[in-house]
Amino acid sequence: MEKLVLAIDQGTTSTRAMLFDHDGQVREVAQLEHKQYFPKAGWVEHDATEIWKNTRRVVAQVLSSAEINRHQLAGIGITNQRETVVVWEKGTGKPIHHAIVWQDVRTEQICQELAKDGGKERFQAACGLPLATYFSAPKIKWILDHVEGARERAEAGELLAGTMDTWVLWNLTGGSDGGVHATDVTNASRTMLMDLHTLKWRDDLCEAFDVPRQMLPEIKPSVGLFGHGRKNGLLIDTPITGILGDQQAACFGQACFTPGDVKNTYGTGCFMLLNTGTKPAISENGLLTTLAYQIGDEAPVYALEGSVAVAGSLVQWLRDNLGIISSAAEVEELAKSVDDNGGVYFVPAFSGLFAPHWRPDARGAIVGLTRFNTKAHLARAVEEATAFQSAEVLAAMKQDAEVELTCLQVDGGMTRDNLLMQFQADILGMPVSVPKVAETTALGVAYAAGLGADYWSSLDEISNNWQEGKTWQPQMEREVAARKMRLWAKAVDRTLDWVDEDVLAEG
Ligand SMILES: Nc1ncnc2c1ncn2[C@@H]1O[C@H](COP(=O)(O)OP(=O)(O)O)[C@@H](O)[C@H]1O
Ligand SMILES: O=P(O)(O)OC[C@H](O)CO
Repeated sequence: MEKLVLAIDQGTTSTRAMLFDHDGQVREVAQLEHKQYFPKAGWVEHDATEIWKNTRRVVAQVLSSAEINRHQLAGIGITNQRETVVVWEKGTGKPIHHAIVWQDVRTEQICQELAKDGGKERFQAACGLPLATYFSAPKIKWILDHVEGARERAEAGELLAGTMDTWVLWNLTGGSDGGVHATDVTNASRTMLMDLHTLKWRDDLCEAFDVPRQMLPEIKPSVGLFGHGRKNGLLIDTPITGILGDQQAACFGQACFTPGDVKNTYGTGCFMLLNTGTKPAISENGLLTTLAYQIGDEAPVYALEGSVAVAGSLVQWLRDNLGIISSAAEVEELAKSVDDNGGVYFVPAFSGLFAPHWRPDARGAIVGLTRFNTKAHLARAVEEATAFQSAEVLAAMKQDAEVELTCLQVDGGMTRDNLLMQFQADILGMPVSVPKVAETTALGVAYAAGLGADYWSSLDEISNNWQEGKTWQPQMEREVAARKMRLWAKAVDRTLDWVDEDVLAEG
């Protein structure tokens, strides 16, 4: 009987279940979107209960479409949108608040208060991250501060907290009937609460963020046994043997196992990771230090990361908020209808600016407009924004570390966009290459789970599965690319210092 690996990919906009075979080929996919809640400007929430329901449905759907049952699963991997947090009742499994999503900026004041004593780099040596609304700890603090009685209940051990991997794992393994409350090192490294070196929760960080230690999950290596499917569930007794945050999973799926390997994923946001080996490197250029993976009790592998908050979500914004296009794929057609951006630059600082700037006071701006411009120029500026932001991150990476790249490995939903990928190659002056299986996030965690279940025996075996798909060669003259980057930098400058007391007073 042929065995397969099941990957559950709990992303920002949807939850997917995918089955992979031993060659790393996709056998079946099922996907469901969940609702995005925007209760106030800058706030983004998900209903964790809806997400768990969707998870169950996509798993059932994928097994039924493939006509297999749990006995054919070698193992299960979970990958997830990172940083997003949910706090729930241990006894009932009910969340006490909507999950607060990584893009949400409501914790700006919490971060500013904490930064008064030592600046936003205050905790960076301990946890690898600057103080920013992006990460989980300020979000947990916000929930405990704002939901009545929550802090007392958390201290009494009645509430559990977790990122989405933890939420899915706990439910998958039994929920209030003894679900496993655990996470992996990559997800824990996004909370601001884990020590970068010991890979344990730090009491001083928990105290700084007022997060009771007892509500946090156990931190485990990314590859290894986390638990088994719940009794009375579809996946009864099936081992969950791998967990990775989604960007780390993409890195694993791209077989970035050697120090110096880099990948860039173009999804809702854009995330570039550089494998830096078994020692954490601290950035001086606005990059995050994060865990890339840990296999069993082997030494952990670290990465430097450049996180860009808004990439594909800007395309969605054109579609949903402006109605200029009716599907994401249409952005390319519209952008192609003009030769260039007509002088328009669009800096999508919707959640402030992440890497390499880390400017929460920035807000989005479209600059360079004249009466000549049309919606096609806007579409082009939307496409180009993602490429410019990725180029800034790569430049920061090159300043921080010896990166000898001859080609950028890419993946994610936006890599379907030829115009964007060509422009990316042009701006970087470097080929850009997508693998044959572009679903590297799900594939990566399938590999992790498969390693944990002895389905694959080594990283070499996984690397051998990697196959090049399509490559875009740079065509733009270098001085043209440099000029465009200078104009982009000028546009970024225009977005800074926007959020002040007046803006806050307007709500
Ligand atoms: N053909 C396309 N051209 C441009 N953007 C696209 C295209 N298809 C999808 N996208 C964008 O890519 C994102 C989805 O990519 P995906 O990797 O599935 O993201 P995530 O895992 O973050 O949900 C969406 O934000 C969408 O707007
Ligand atoms: O779900 P994605 O693909 O948008 O990824 C979100 C990131 O993990 C946020 O850090």
